[in-house]
Amino acid sequence: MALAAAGRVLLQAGSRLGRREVVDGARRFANKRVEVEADEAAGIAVMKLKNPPVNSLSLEFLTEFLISLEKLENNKNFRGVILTSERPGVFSAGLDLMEMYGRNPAHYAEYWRAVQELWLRLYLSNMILVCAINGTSPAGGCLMALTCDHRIMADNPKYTIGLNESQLGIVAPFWFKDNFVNTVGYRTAEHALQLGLLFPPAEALKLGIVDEVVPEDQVHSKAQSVMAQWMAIPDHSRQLTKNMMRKAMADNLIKQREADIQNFVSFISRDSIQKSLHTYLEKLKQKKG
Ligand SMILES: CC/C=C\CC/C=C/CC(=O)SCCNC(=O)CCNC(=O)[C@H](O)C(C)(C)COP(=O)(O)OP(=O)(O)OC[C@H]1O[C@@H](n2cnc3c(N)ncnc32)[C@H](O)[C@@H]1OP(=O)(O)O
Repeated sequence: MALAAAGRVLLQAGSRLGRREVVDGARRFANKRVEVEADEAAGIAVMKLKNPPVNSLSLEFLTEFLISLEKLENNKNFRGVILTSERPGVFSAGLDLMEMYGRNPAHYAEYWRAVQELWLRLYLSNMILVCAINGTSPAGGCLMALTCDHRIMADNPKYTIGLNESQLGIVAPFWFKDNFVNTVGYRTAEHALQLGLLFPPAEALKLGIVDEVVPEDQVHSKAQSVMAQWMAIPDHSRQLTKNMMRKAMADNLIKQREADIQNFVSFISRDSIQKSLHTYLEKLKQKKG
């Protein structure tokens, strides 16, 4: 119910957004921060994250992304979505640090609700989600990938993926942790989460964070062929199985959603946490100079 109501609000906002055109038989919805190439005849859409410079998951990005996803979910012709970055090199830098730094509690609450919504919508999607990870993908970027049914990563040792929250002086919330534990197992997760480890493709493959590593120029063709394989499975049996595997974990967040928001707001508002974020942001700046 809560998801449906949130979706209606997003769709109303969405009707004011977006530009459409037809390219090579595929419809393209181009919002500012998300580009969707939607091939209705094939039943597949490619969603490209396009929030320069590093595809951080800002509130505006989350809103546009959720609107685009909702449009696809509402059209029964679409059965599969490939998630990727419009900027090869960075899949997503994760949650937008500027949404969590120097803002007021009402903003933190609004932001966290949108982050929860992103996870719930992707994790519970009835569509087949294939992630074409064509760049680095820390923290929230990794979480987005973890919601997908199949993950393919570009074989470039410069790219890393994982949940590095600990290194920022913040803590991955329980539902990030649960999604990670269900993917890599308890001991690996315990170790990686405490150290905030980021893994290059070969190691991510060994741990099961990604399902395949392929040469960089083959990520998209591989995503298409994997999608074809998943599309051959009858939707009803695949969807019921997905729901059976995922519902309990999603319900766990749904029933504690408000408490999770309050917890985030009080955690992120602490002076010590704001100081840690400040230090981390300074480090990012210094890296440049
Ligand atoms: C109770 C629960 C409490 C809390 C839970 C909160 C959970 C949070 C989960 C998260 O997702 S936290 C975010 C974690 N993300 C990161 O640690 C990534 C940080 N970024 C990088 O490591 C690098 O930027 C990159 C490897 C992704 C890309 O490197 P490069 O291409 O060299 O770009 P720059 O580093 O020069 O960055 C350009 C520009 O973008 C800013 N920026 C980078 N990441 C973020 C971000 N996540 N949010 C906002 N802004 C970001 C960076 O500061 C630069 O800004 P300038 O103004 O200096 O241009």
